[in-house]
Amino acid sequence: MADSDISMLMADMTARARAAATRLAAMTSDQKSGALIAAADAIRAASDTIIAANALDMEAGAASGLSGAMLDRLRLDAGRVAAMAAGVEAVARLDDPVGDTISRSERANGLVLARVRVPIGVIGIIYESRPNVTADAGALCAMAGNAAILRGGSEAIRSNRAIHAALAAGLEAGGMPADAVQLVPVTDRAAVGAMLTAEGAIDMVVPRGGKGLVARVQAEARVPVLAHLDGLCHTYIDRAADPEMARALAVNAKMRRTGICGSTETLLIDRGFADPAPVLAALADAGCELRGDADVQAIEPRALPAADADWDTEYLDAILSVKLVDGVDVAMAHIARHGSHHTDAIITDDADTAERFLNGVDSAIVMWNASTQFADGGEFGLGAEIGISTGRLHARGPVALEGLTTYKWVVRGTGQARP
Ligand SMILES: NC(=O)C1=CN([C@@H]2O[C@H](COP(=O)(O)OP(=O)(O)OC[C@H]3O[C@@H](n4cnc5c(N)ncnc54)[C@H](OP(=O)(O)O)[C@@H]3O)[C@@H](O)[C@H]2O)C=CC1
Ligand SMILES: N[C@@H](CCC(=O)OP(=O)(O)O)C(=O)O
Repeated sequence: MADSDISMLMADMTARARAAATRLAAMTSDQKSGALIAAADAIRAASDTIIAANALDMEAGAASGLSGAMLDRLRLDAGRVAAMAAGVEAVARLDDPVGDTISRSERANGLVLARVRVPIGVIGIIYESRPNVTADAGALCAMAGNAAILRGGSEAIRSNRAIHAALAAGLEAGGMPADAVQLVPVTDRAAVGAMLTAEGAIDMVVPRGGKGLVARVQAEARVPVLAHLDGLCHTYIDRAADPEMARALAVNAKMRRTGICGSTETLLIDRGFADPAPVLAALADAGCELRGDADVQAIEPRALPAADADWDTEYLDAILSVKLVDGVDVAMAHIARHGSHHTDAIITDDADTAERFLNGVDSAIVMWNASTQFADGGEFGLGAEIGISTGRLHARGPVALEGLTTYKWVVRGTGQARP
């Protein structure tokens, strides 16, 4: 599509989204829930169509050489479509934050001040080729009273179109504006540029992806951004770690699902930790390629030499860089230099060291004696997630309904004039 046509398409979509957002903001919680339940039914009813569209994406993905992990992320079957519909229903059952009073105070002059949650407005989401995000993100935005413009990964375009068609039809049948959730129907990356620069037309953009997307966002974004970027996550095994816990968590943090953003990419091991060999052996036995320096190779002979670039690499695969460090402060300095502010964990039985790490590491999620793979809205009890916010504003970590709202001050007086 020509860039001028993309501009016109995006201008039309954003105008329709704004109109929908105005109507959504006035809907009650029950009305929004009802529409989402209708959307879940519509997704279930369209299961065969969605799976057929996905088969075409899978065929094209395999032909273009997508990795096994990428194909697994793209793949839908009856179970996954059913899970997607159930996810939309789960969002419908969440408590609606819109209208909640965050704080209330009364001034000496009698003015009563309240901060009340409101929708953000029009939210643009750019995400990877994972089709279930179309349903999750659309449902979360709508339940929080926002209109969504979704731009999924190009490899998933046919699946996304099919899911979106069902979702939008279901929402409309359930009484929500059809434009509450729109999908960018083309794969041209110019649409991403148009979203990033749509000041006034889009209120917030969520970029969910890796380095290529980061670079573009940094260069072009003029719309407020809630970054959901790469997960270069660390697990640090402290000298006071329980050896069995260290082994089990290191394997889980890397190998449970290697392709997700919460997977550990670098293992830091305190030189004072007595038992590193079983940890590294367990990882290698589980099929993980280890990369480390000579010290690491001396402990685990299957480890390959690490290059400088390894400390800055998000593998999203069964590969782990491993470094020996002199204590928690050096570990924290390494994370500050090489991490991506996503999720970092310490394994230790020493509560003081743990607190030092939890306070000192500046990431959206910091963990003590837990696997970084728990970085997930569902696992945090939020029902679903847009993703993991790695930015600093205004929500960090798993973003769900509350992260998709802002607030306004409501001031109630009895005729006060300012002296
Ligand atoms: N923090 C979080 O919540 C999450 C983070 N991630 C991160 O995403 C990455 C993995 O996904 P991956 O498939 O590599 O994601 P990509 O960054 O390649 O793709 C994500 C989206 O961004 C688009 N995109 C990428 N580069 C550009 C560009 N230069 N201009 C315009 N659009 C662009 C893609 O479009 P196109 O299809 O055209 O390439 C796609 O829609 C990992 O780094 C992972 O950590 C993943 C999920 C959640
Ligand atoms: N937070 C989700 C994973 C999100 C994610 O990383 O997605 P992807 O990069 O598409 O595999 C989970 O833990 O299942």
